[in-house]
Amino acid sequence: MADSDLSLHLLCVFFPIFLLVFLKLIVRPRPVNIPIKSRHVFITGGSRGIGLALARQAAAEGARVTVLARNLEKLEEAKASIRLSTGIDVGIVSADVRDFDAVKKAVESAGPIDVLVCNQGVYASGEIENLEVKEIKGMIDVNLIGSFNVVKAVLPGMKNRIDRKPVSIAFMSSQSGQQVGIYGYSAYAASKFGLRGLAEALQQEVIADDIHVSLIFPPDTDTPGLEEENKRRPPLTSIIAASSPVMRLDEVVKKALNGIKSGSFFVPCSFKGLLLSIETVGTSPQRSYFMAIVEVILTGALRIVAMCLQWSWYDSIKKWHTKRSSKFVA
Ligand SMILES: NC(=O)C1=CN([C@@H]2O[C@H](COP(=O)(O)OP(=O)(O)OC[C@H]3O[C@@H](n4cnc5c(N)ncnc54)[C@H](OP(=O)(O)O)[C@@H]3O)[C@@H](O)[C@H]2O)C=CC1
Ligand SMILES: CCCCCCCCCCCCCCCC(=O)[C@@H](N)CO
Repeated sequence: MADSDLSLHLLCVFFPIFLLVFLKLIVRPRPVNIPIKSRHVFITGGSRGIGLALARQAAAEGARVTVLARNLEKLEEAKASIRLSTGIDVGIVSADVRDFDAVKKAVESAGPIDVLVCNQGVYASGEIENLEVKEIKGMIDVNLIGSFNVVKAVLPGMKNRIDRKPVSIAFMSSQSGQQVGIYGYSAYAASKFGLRGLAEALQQEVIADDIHVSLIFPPDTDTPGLEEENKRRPPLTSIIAASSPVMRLDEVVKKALNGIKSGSFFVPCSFKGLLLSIETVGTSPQRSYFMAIVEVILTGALRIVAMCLQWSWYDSIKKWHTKRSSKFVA
């Protein structure tokens, strides 16, 4: 065999091994497992939808659960429904996440927290000119500033916790928060993009306290909130969002809770969500060296897939406007 062939063969054999060993050495933070059995799981927005389903599943897995929302009656109903399905009593606290003092009081009344899920969220889709300023402000205030309020209220207790087991802070983002700008989701995506910046900075600030951060990215999920949103959603938003099929609530909850327990920073909920997570990974933390290899190898090719998606989305927009005979420049 010629020398050049031999060196090519050696490269093909040893490069992947070198890459695997190198990535195993450099992935940070290190992998971690977050136990939830007999630990306190605090879920905001837990009176319905994803939050309620998450609370039910965590309770069924032996966690002590507290749910926070504004409407006390809905919270009581949520408590009753969890007791009916699991026989377990969860704690309920009423507060508006936009009110830091109310959140602080609610967190103090709930006691030390081991797993925080900032799940609350409001969303109104529509072209910017059709969104009210108060709706835009509301999404930023509830989804982003509200999460800052909850984290600020919970963090001191987490840092001074007695049992030094690993704890978690998770944010319920969205696929539209994964650097995917979508027609009609300008304000909503801005609020969810903000969660990524918060989560990445927070992870560096709290890793020394064995606190681990997760960002959960569901696609459209079958909840009362989605039902409400669909009543006014622009058709183009539905066309583009349909690139990632609607998921069942229980599937999203299973992926979300497993992601939190495994300390994953990105928690995609579907295969397309996994592809999106790889394509948009940027400089986000990756604890799994296997996923790090996948990211290194696939990101380039997935960029082509993303550009094909963009092509199809702009083609849909063009067709939509052409049908309405307005001028269109792509
Ligand atoms: N459903 C979907 O298609 C998707 C949802 N998501 C995200 O998942 C999360 C949950 O969504 P979903 O279950 O559909 O939402 P729902 O509208 O079904 O429930 C929202 C929950 O948040 C609470 N909430 C709303 N505003 C506030 C506030 N200001 N302070 C405290 N609690 C509040 C609500 O209770 P109350 O009104 O009583 O306060 C309720 O418990 C959101 O962050 C959403 O962005 C992400 C991707 C897809
Ligand atoms: C490179 C590979 C890409 C793979 C496909 C990516 C498709 C992206 C579609 C984004 C869908 C956004 C749904 C938002 C759901 C939501 O948050 C609302 N229901 C409000 O809660």
